[in-house]
Amino acid sequence: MSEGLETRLKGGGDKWALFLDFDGTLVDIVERPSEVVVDPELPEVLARLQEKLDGALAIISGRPIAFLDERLGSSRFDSAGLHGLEHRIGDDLYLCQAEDHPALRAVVERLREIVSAKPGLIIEDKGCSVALHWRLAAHEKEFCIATAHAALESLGPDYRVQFGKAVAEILPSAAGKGKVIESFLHEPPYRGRRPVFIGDDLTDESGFKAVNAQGGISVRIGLGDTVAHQRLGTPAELRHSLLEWAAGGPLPFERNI
Ligand SMILES: O=P(O)(O)OC[C@H]1O[C@H](O[C@H]2O[C@H](CO)[C@@H](O)[C@H](O)[C@H]2O)[C@H](O)[C@@H](O)[C@@H]1O
Repeated sequence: MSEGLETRLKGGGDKWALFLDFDGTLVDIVERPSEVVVDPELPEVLARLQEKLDGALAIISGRPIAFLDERLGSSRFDSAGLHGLEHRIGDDLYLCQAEDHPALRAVVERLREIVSAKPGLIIEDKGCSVALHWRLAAHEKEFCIATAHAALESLGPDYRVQFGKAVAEILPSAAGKGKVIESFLHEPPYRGRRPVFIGDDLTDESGFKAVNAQGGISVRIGLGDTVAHQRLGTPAELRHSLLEWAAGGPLPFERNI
């Protein structure tokens, strides 16, 4: 048994830290990144859970923190954005600066030119990373994968490609959800709590590994190979479970770890 797990099982084991992915987990997947819709009840449910967990609730997303704030309203939840390149715990905010990534900026411009001749492909420029989406042009999947790998060659080892749902994203190699969840767990109010991480995608797998190693609970939404220990069918099911938990119900996930 790991030291972390042993400590948590001996004391304070019922204190949870909740980490939630955004796209495909809290909100349904839609055709275009800009069209994502937040259920009107969700921010209030998250705020109630945040209170119940003494503040230990964070959104762990590939989106920029500014986007999460805009969609989730004024609550300003603790967050990790851009797969962990940005973070905010309380008033402690670190944002990634696009101007620190000049080589990537050049790649974004090249990708825009390439994609302008390919209807249906979408470039999502997130400043310190760029995503190439093919959800509206599934036949271009192989082209997008090859294009992302070619772009990576010009950037070198400081960057990597992260695949997701109908998307290839080029981002700094240092980014990773597992690492950022581990770093949150060293800080109050997360320190000493057992982590729960809920996600749906390849980018969430490192987060599942991190919470598994801490004796936490990992939940994957939907199908697909995963190291998560539990599954839920859809974001709507998750929202319902979170609503019940916030309303005073028990932890909605099995504790069979
Ligand atoms: O870490 P997440 O919060 O899950 O974000 C992962 C990526 O999600 C978004 O793309 C995905 O959702 C889009 C909207 O439903 C969908 O159109 C796209 O096909 C999916 O890949 C987002 O656009 C990316 O920036 C995030 O990295």
